[in-house]
Amino acid sequence: MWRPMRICIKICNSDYEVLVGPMSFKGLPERTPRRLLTCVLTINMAYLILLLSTSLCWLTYQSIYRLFFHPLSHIPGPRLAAVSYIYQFYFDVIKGGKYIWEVRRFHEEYGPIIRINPNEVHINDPDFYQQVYAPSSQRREKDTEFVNAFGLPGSMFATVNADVHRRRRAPLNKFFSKKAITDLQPLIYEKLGRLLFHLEESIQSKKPMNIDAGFVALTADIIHHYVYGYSEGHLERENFNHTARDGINGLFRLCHVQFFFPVFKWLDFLPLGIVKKINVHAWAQANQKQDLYNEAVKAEHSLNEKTNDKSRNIVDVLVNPDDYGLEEDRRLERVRNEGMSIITAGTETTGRALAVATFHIYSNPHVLERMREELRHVMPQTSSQATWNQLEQLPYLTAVVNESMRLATGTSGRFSRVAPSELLTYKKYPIPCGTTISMSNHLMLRHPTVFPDPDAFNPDRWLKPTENGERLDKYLVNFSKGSRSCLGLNLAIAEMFMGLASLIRRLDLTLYETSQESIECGRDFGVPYPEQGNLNVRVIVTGIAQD
Ligand code: HEM
Repeated sequence: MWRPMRICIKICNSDYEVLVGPMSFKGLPERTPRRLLTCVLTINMAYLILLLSTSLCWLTYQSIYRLFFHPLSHIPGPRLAAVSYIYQFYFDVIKGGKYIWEVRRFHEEYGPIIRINPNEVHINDPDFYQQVYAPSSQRREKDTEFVNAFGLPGSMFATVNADVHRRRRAPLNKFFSKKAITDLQPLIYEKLGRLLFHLEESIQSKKPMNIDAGFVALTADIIHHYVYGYSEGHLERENFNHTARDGINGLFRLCHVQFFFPVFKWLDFLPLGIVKKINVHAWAQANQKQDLYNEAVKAEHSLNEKTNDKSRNIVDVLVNPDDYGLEEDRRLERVRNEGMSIITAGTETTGRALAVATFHIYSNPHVLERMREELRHVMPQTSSQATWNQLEQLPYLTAVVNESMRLATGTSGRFSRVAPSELLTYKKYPIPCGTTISMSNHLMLRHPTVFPDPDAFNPDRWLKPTENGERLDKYLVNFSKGSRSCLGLNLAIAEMFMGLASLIRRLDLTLYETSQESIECGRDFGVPYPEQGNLNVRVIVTGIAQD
């Protein structure tokens, strides 16, 4: 028969006494010192030992299996990463979005193919990108745990199965074709006009402006209008309503926590007031979801009123049985999540790329001057508007757009793929069907063999062919490649060309309290974040550029 064990511990300069053992309250000492907290654990020690030893056996068995018998046991990499998620958890959750740098370090140590957790292979070779991110002729699916981390189930982005994904994406493709986006130019210019107007307004006051918030307000107002038929007017609000980004930032900031503990999806079912008390990021996200759910309900109610194709917005298509024949695709939660995924993807990414471009262009006067010289041919006055097509013909502007998108990256996360029925082979390493394979866009776009001096802003690199006569365009993978690549590519590119051309031709500005660190990727939360806080590019608008 055991006696209760008395263990004394010191926490924060206070003494605590813990009694452990198979005891009843009867067995407690009669007198306990006042400052001592007596905690009674009535756990049967035998059960505890049994539990611990079973767990230990299980862990040992699992580690041995993962190291020596798992289908990925031949892939190089650190052993701890092969047997557990500890590395990933520590660097992404505890340290906050830092696993990307460990992965880069592992590549330096173990080579271009590594196993970064028990079930995921990571490759760092730009020439293998198109095999992983392959066209629809080679079936590519997604990793369930990865897509769950973004909390938008049912959206095409989060759809694992390739056939279901194709079915959900097909009706939307026509909205994002080159022709459709060319037709959208009046809307883009109208919103751009609002942005430039407010920037110009600040010339008198010399008030510093958050131009990243301005660009995000621009892209948000455009995409919201395109999906729901009206914009939320972020451009018209104080400081471009930068707090509206809280929902999206919240969604990204939670992605690693969600990967390990996908509990946040349950927050959708709780009243908003309670969610706010639990987690403010989750609340901001839930709040936005609630608004978009109401939009889906409205679209469903007005289904029969919109018979003409021209009057239909994207949300009207999402609830329409002619476009989405299956009821499960028209469920309002799915429509809400699809809307949220398009709004999210269409807002931050392009807004950030425009802000990063502004930082580099205005920090490099020779780049600014060269752009203006070229732009004068198609925009003779500072207020002229050139078409997207005219702007795309300008080689230097194209080079600046490419270089800005390369350095802005877009998505820094490991947006993995799964080849369910194809055995891929990287060099001498076969990768079994069904493996989660990832490649980080951030590492691809800064790969020194393709982009020498990768951190430097150098638009000229896009003007010269490489040694074997190729242009670099095929390595510009910021929109990903293949069947699951970016739906909004044409919209993003049009916004980049039109936005930069209009700003550069029209306004003189200087950067204000904005350094390289404010825009560099320090942390990966699916999209790049600087080491501290959110991306932040501040400027003072000093005047109108000369004609
Ligand atoms: C510079 C701007 C942008 C960048 C760098 C970018 C990047 C990407 C990338 C890398 C993916 C693939 C994600 C994956 O592998 O799962 C993606 C998907 C997606 N993007 Fe973009 N994006 C941009 C702008 C936009 C815009 C303006 C829209 C507006 C519609 C948009 C909508 C989407 C959607 C809906 C998907 C999911 C597509 C699918 O799963 O089939 N993106 N984007």
